[in-house]
Amino acid sequence: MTMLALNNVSKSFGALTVTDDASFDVPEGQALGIIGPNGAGKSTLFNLITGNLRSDSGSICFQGRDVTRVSAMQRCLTGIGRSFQIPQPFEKLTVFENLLVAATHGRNQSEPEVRDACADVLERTGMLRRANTPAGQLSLLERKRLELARAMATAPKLLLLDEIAGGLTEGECQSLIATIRDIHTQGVTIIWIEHVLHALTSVVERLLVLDFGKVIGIGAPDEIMASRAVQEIYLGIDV
Ligand SMILES: Nc1ncnc2c1ncn2[C@@H]1O[C@H](COP(=O)(O)OP(=O)(O)OP(=O)(O)O)[C@@H](O)[C@H]1O
Repeated sequence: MTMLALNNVSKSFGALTVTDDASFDVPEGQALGIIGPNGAGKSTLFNLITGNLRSDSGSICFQGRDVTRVSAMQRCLTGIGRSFQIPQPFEKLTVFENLLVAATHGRNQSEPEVRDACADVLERTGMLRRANTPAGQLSLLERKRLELARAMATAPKLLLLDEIAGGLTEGECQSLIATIRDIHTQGVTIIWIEHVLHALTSVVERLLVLDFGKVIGIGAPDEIMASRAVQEIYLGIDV
């Protein structure tokens, strides 16, 4: 089954076309990586998928249903979860309380109904021992894990990760990769924007390249990384 399908989606901010006739599918259970230079339109693409932005034209289907005009809240309730490039947890709330907020709003359920699920998410994201720590006291890696956990607390079928590995040391990055790989292995479909390429290619089955809002390649990671388009445009190498 196709989890997500974009058909000829475009978005402009004034004269600047940031998403240019984008079309691609993500099958259920797949992990797709998105790469591209700064300003290529990667986060905008996420905002269009989540409903934080409305497209100017084209359609977006989630599990076979056209969600192009559906609100961000409704898209979250139907199973599209995301992390943000800059984590903004409730700093004074504990890790567990942050998850309760995400889960009650993201699932439209009461606190008692989501408590067990939140405890499960703490475990799956490696944050169990930090459950009672205020978010403002976490290390960078733990903030990234909390961002992942807040997205997971909404029970996503499709998880969008926006540069979640940025700024981590190599060891921290490897431990986060292991967590994301586990989540993927447990059946969550993932789209992951990342500049840390080795992190991406160690998890995803397909890579999509964006440049000036256009999808200029999609395919197996080794084919995409070896392609002329990526070497010229993304890596800036003359070939
Ligand atoms: N709300 C907005 N209004 C006007 N321009 C915007 C808006 N959001 C994004 N842009 C512009 O759209 C372009 C694409 O931005 P976007 O954040 O999607 O790129 P990106 O590929 O995610 O970049 P990065 O890798 O640096 O995070 C940029 O030129 C940006 O300045």
